[in-house]
Amino acid sequence: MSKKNPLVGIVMGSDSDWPVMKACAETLKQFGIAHEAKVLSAHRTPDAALDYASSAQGRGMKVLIGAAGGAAHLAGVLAAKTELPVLAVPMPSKHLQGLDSLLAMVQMPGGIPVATFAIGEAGATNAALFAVSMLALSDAEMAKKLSAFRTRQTEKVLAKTLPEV
Ligand SMILES: Nc1c(C(=O)O)ncn1[C@@H]1O[C@H](COP(=O)(O)O)[C@@H](O)[C@H]1O
Repeated sequence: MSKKNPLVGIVMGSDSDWPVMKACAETLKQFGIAHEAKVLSAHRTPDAALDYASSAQGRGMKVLIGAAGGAAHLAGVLAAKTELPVLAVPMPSKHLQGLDSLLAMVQMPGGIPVATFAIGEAGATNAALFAVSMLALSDAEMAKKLSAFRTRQTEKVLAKTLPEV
């Protein structure tokens, strides 16, 4: 059986980002969304990063998710070369705990937007859930899966109990 063409491309600046970005791929998998994950860097592999972004729409992709740490230019550079929505996930960094990544991603110049999420795993998961929401706009099955996920989440939280003091 041939693999479905990816609808979502997860691109990260280094394989050292994968332990965090795994949560993004796992969430997309949970919703049955065809996706691919790649290491590409605006700094270390600029030509390949630009080619990836400029060919993504032609390959049938709907959303790109860019993750990077430190001087986190990757998502912005992808956005410069595609009209697809680009979601940005700031990676926790060694010296500044990801604040550098967050600021590098969120302060895009007017005209080339990226949607920036929280630093780390929560951001990785939420970027995937946001991609699910976008796909659900034109996919009734996906919308049902998203509703079911929200219901399960609500039930889990409401079932929580705290220890007596
Ligand atoms: N910020 C970027 C870009 C980019 O923005 O294109 N490429 C790599 N990096 C980041 O450098 C950090 C350290 O990378 P290494 O662990 O490979 O030294 C990673 O978090 C990566 O995303």
